[in-house]
Amino acid sequence: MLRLKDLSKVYATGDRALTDVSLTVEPGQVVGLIGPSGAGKSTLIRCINRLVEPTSGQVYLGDMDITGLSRGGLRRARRRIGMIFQEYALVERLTVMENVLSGRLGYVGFWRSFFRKFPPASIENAYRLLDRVGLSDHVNKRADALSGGQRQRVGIARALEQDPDLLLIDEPTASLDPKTSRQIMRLIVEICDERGLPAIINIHDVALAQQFVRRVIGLQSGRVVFDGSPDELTADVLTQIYGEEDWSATIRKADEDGEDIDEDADHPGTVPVDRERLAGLT
Ligand SMILES: Nc1ncnc2c1ncn2[C@@H]1O[C@H](COP(=O)(O)OP(=O)(O)OP(=O)(O)O)[C@@H](O)[C@H]1O
Repeated sequence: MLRLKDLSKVYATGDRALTDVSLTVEPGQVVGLIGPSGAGKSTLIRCINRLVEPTSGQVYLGDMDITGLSRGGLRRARRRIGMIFQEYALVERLTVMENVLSGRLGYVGFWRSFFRKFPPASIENAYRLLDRVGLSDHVNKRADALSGGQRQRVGIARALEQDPDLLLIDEPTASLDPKTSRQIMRLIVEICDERGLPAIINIHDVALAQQFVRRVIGLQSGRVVFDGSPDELTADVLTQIYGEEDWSATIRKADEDGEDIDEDADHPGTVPVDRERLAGLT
């Protein structure tokens, strides 16, 4: 379980990015973090593993206070926090398998990692994960020979190879087409459900978030202004988060992408979008 208590961040420039953010993410729960550009979404995600140092407040992962850890303790804690990125952050010249195994680098000693000698159990686990994300046939391909969707699947498998207690996911579908985006979101939600993994996904695409996650948190100027189910994202709430103009554009996009929404409706990890309600809001 992840718990944030009164988390605030003021950058050295004086920019206040987060103000008193408190929230809890339960095991297996995937939270869609939405909000306009500059709302503080990336800052929030990066404060959790202290890539950005919070100015005040606490981050607890289970019983561990991440904000109170020394440098060594933080390095160990970060092993248990998987990150998935918009641009995948793969090593292009390495194979799919090598990229997945790089998720173990925080665990193996220097020489083992230098020679990329991984324990057999890690390799077996990587095969299992590649099978789970649908890449069994691509194990020995170089990362630069993969499509965007396949690269993101490698990114997911690499994060899982860390055996994480938490996933932090930054715009995982921003570089993908709508159909691939849905496949990736579905995969993430299913995997978190299977493994009881809490996750926060920074996501610009509100319709996509509504379709796949059961809880949405809306940030506005560094404050949580909405925390609820996708069904509760009314016109007023969306306007409060985004302002009229940005919000309208988001809803139109949802309608354009709506064609095969129904094919996902029966899927256990998905939340069907109420298309009538969305249409009524434009
Ligand atoms: N390194 C930094 N130094 C100073 N100010 C920063 C820094 N990073 C972010 N900010 C400021 O903090 C605020 C929140 O930015 P942040 O990138 O977290 O928002 P965001 O919601 O992720 O935006 P986007 O959706 O565009 O990525 C903004 O006002 C931004 O200008």
